[in-house]
Amino acid sequence: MFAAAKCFPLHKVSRHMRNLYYRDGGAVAGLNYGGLEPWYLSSRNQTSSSESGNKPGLGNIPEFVKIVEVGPRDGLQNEKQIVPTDVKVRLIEMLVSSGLTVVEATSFVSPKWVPQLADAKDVMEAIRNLGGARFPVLTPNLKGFEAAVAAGAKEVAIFASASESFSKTNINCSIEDSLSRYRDVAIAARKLSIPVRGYISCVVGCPMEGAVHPSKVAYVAKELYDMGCFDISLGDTIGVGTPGTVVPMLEEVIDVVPTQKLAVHFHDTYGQALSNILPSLQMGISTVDSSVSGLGGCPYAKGASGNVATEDVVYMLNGLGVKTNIDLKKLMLAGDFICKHLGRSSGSKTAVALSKVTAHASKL
Ligand SMILES: CC(C)(COP(=O)([O-])OP(=O)([O-])OC[C@H]1O[C@@H](n2cnc3c(N)ncnc32)[C@H](O)[C@@H]1OP(=O)([O-])[O-])[C@@H](O)C(=O)NCCC(=O)NCCSC(=O)C[C@@](C)(O)CC(=O)[O-]
Repeated sequence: MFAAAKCFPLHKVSRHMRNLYYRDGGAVAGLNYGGLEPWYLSSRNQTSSSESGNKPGLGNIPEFVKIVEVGPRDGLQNEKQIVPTDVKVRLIEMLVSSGLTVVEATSFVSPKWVPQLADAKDVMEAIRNLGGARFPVLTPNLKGFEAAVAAGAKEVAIFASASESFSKTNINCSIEDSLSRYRDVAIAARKLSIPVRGYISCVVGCPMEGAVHPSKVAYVAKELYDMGCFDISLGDTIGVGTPGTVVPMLEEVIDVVPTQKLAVHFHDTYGQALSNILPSLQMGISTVDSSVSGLGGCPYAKGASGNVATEDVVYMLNGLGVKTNIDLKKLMLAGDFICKHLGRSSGSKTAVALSKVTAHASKL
C-alpha cells in the first residue's frame, strides 16, 4: 500500500485504490476532509507488524511517547505581535482536546525580557478549571516561582544552559549562578510538592560559542537531576544538531542521568529535528517536546527557527506504531487556528501535506 502511494499520483489512483487509502469518516469542522479520513491520520492501520518494542531494523523504541507541547510558551514567546490572551487560551484548549496531556502554558519571566508572555497570570487564571492535562510554566527564579504558584501553577520548569554565553544572554547570569537560583526554586517547589522540570539549552551548539562539548551538558544535567527535576529536557536551541552530534551528547548525559528522566527538545532550523528524535527514541528516551505547527524560536537565540512541529512528530510516531494518544486531526485544527491568527502558513510539513491531500480528495 505504501509503495503504491509512492508510484501513483493521487489523482490517478482508481476508486478501488482510494478506498484502500481512505476509511469512511466524518468531515472535521474547519478542515475539509471531504467526508474521508486518510488512513495515515491514525496509527490504527499502520503496517508495522508489532505495536511496540523491538522493530526489525529500528532496534528498541518505546511503546509510548509522551509529547510535551510547548507551542503556547516556546512557540509564541518570540512573536512580535502580542497574541491576545483569549487566543492563547483557546489554543491551549484545542491542544488539550487533541489528547495532549502536557501543554506548557506560559512563562513567569520578566515582561521586559519577554513581553509576549506578560499575561501569564491571566492565562493561568483562564485555564484554572481546564482538566485533562498538566500545564507547566517556566520560572527563572524565586520571584517567578512565587508568582506562578499564586496564579495556580501546579508544575514549573527551570531553564539552564550548557553554554556560558547563552546563559548570560538568556537569563542574565552565569551557569553557576543560575544553578544556585534554581536550587532555591527546587527547594521551594519540594515544600509545596510541585514537580520541577529542568531544561538545558544549547546542548550541541550555541549561537555565540559554536559547538558545545557533551561534558558541559552532562554536568548541568546531573546538577538538575540532583536538584530533583523529574524530567530534564535537552534543548538544541538553535537546531544545529545532527545525529552525529546528538548521539554522543546523549551518550554522555545517559552516563549520569537515568534515560527515563530525559526528554529531547529539537528546533528544526536545519531540518534535522526528526532525524534527531529517531535515534533519541532508539536510545530509550520517551519524552519529546514539540510545538504545534512548528511555531517557535528563542528571543535570545538569533536565527533559531521553530521547534519541531507536533504534527510531524505524531505522524512519524504513528508510522512507527508508537502510541501517543493524540488525535492528529484535532491537533491540525489547533495548528490551523493559531496559524490563521498569526496570518501565516503552518511550519508542519505533515499539516501542509494532509491539507493538500484532503482538499484534493474532497474534489474527487
Ligand atoms: C531571569 C530574568 C528575570 C533576570 O533578569 P534581570 O534583569 O537580571 O533581573 P533582576 O533580578 O535584576 O530584576 C530586574 C527586574 O526584573 C524583575 N523580575 C525579576 N524576575 C522576574 C520574574 N520572574 N518575573 C517578573 N519580573 C521579574 C525584577 O523585579 C526587576 O524589576 P524592576 O525592579 O526593574 O521593576 C530575565 O533575564 C528573564 O526574565 N529572562 C527570561 C528569558 C526567557 O524567557 N527566555 C526564553 C525562555 S528559555 C528558552 O526558550 C529555551 C528553552 C527552554 O525553550 C529550551 C531550548 O530550546 O533551548
